[in-house]
Order: sequence, then C-alpha cells, then structure tokens
Amino acid sequence: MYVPGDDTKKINKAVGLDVDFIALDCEDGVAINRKDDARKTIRQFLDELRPKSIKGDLGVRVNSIDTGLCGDDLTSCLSSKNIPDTILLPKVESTEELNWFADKTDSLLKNDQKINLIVYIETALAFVNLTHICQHAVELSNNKRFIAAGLVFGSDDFCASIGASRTEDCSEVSYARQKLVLTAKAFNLQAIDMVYIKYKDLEGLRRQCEQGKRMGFTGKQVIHPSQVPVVQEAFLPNKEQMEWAEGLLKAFEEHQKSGKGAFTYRGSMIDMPTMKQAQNVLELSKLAK
Ligand SMILES: CC(C)(COP(=O)(O)OP(=O)(O)OC[C@H]1O[C@@H](n2cnc3c(N)ncnc32)[C@H](O)[C@@H]1OP(=O)(O)O)[C@@H](O)C(=O)NCCC(=O)NCCSC(=O)C[C@](C)(O)C(=O)O
Ligand SMILES: [Mg+2]
Repeated sequence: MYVPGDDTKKINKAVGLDVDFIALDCEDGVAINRKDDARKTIRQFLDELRPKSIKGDLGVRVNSIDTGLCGDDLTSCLSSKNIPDTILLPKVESTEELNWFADKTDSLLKNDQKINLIVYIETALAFVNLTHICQHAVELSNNKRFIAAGLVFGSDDFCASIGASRTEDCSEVSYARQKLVLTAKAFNLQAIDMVYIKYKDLEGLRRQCEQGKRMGFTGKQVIHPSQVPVVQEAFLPNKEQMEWAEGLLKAFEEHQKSGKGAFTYRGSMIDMPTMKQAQNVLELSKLAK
C-alpha cells in the first residue's frame, strides 16, 4: 500500500492497518515541491518512529534515477537507524540503471546489510528490454547488496508512455500484463499487478483483482485502506479452492500408487501439471498464515 512520504497522518494510519507491505512514497504520490519534506519525514520515521509492531514489510519508493533525486533518496533512507526491507525503483528501462543502483547500495550499506529490490516496469522501452533487465537484476543479486524480489507493473505510466486510453476491461494493457507475469516468473520474481485508481469502486477492484490473479500475478498495489481487504481476499485461495486442491492431491497420491498418471477428478482430466496447480494453491495459503 502506497503512502505519500510527506504525509505523517497517513503514515501513522498505514502502520495500524493489516497490510502486507507499506510503500512510503518519494515519487509520483508526492508533489515536486514536497520532495525534501517526503525524504525527511521518511528518514524520521525510519530513525525514530518505526514501531516494532509493523506486521508486513516496509519499503521506500525512491524517485527514478533520471530525475537526479534518487541518490539523495537512497542516501537518506539507507543511512537511517532502521533501513527499510525493500527499495522500490521506478521507471527502470535499462541494465545500466541497475548497475548504478548496485554501486549506490554498495557504497551506502554496511557490513552484511542487504536490501530487497522491486523494479518498476512502466514504459514502452522497459518492456522491450524486460528480459535483459530481469536477467541482470538476478545476476547482480548474487554478488551485490540487493536481492531482486519482484516486478511491479506501473500501468498508468505505461499508458502515458504508449499513448493508450484506459478501458474497464483493461484490453489496452493485456499484452503488457501477460508479458510482465511471464518474464517475472521465468526469473523467479514476484509479479505485482497494477493500481485500481477508482478507489471508491470496490466491486470493480474485485473484478480486476480476480483477473490479475487468474493471469498469474502474485499480488496487487493499493492506494487506499478500503482496497486492502478486497485485494487480500482475492489473492488468497478461498475455501472452495482449498477443498479442490486438497481433494485433488489426495486423489493424485492414490492414483500414483495404483500406477495411474492421468485420472478423472470432479469431471476433469488430472495429471502432473494440474497437481502442481493444486500445490500452488496450498503453498500460497501456507505463506499467508
Ligand atoms: C487517493 C487519496 C488522495 C484519497 O485520500 P483521502 O484522504 O481523501 O481519502 P479518505 O477516503 O478520506 O481516507 C480515509 C482515511 O484513510 C486514510 N488514507 C487514505 N489513503 C491512505 C493511504 N494511502 N495510506 C494511509 N492512509 C490513507 C485517510 O488519511 C483517512 O484517515 P482518517 O479516517 O484517519 O482521517 C489517498 O488515498 C492517497 O493519497 N492514496 C495514495 C496515492 C498514491 O500514493 N499514489 C501514488 C502511487 S500509484 C502510482 O504511482 C502509479 C504507478 C504504479 O506508478 C503507475 O501505474 O504508473
Ligand atoms: Mg508510475
């Protein structure tokens, strides 16, 4: 969940919510003339206010490298008493930007400190370079001070970048969403789906969550507290899916013992790939506990 980094009231509110990840924002949720305030407020929060009770992870979305603000954002939050779990790096378009980030984190982090990195893919050029970006991020994770954790789809910047208009069925971003999921999963990275900006329309949000979940996204970005439970519910397996998965695994084991690779379960042909889908469902529910 994004929280504008210059808004102390919203930061305090977010800390009390049951969210998986709080993203303190220095970037587009903060006005140009408030960038210094956001940086200072986040630093103060990290130094003094970060309550041990934060349930989920805490990240800072810094400004993109091309703005010239990113270095100061990183210096401020990575030299704090409690460094964030994750840095969210927006508008990445090239492997050179990852090299810059690796050098910067090398110079700022101490001893055995490492930080997670979430890379934003939100321009046409980023999609063209996506495989190289992911490959490089994973390679740098082996000997640099960050761990490539996931990709975020920035659909609003993406639409601006390609000149698309938004539609309710998201057809304008369907190729980009699918490409992002596919490439993220190929490199064992999380794939985080787009923001639903009509935050008062929870039914529309639910539909978009279900669509994203079906496509393979790991989770979704949110901008308002009311969106949190809808997204959490949609991305976790429900009772019906759990029953399906548990029953299928049991039947699979029995059929394996009797020497049958393929069999029928609830009217469908089941073999190894369907068994793996059932395992995914159960693993996801364990992770959420
Ligand atoms: C839309 C806004 C202005 C409506 O803000 P509001 O205060 O007018 O709303 P409200 O309905 O009155 O709020 C109810 C309560 O929730 C609080 N609240 C409300 N929102 C939050 C929040 N996020 N975090 C923590 N608390 C929040 C608010 O302070 C209030 O607290 P209260 O009941 O105690 O008075 C507000 O929700 C907000 O600022 N959201 C975050 C916006 C943001 O960060 N945008 C940038 C990320 S998306 C993006 O960059 C694009 C992307 C990915 O890059 C790309 O697609 O390209
Ligand atoms: Mg963006």
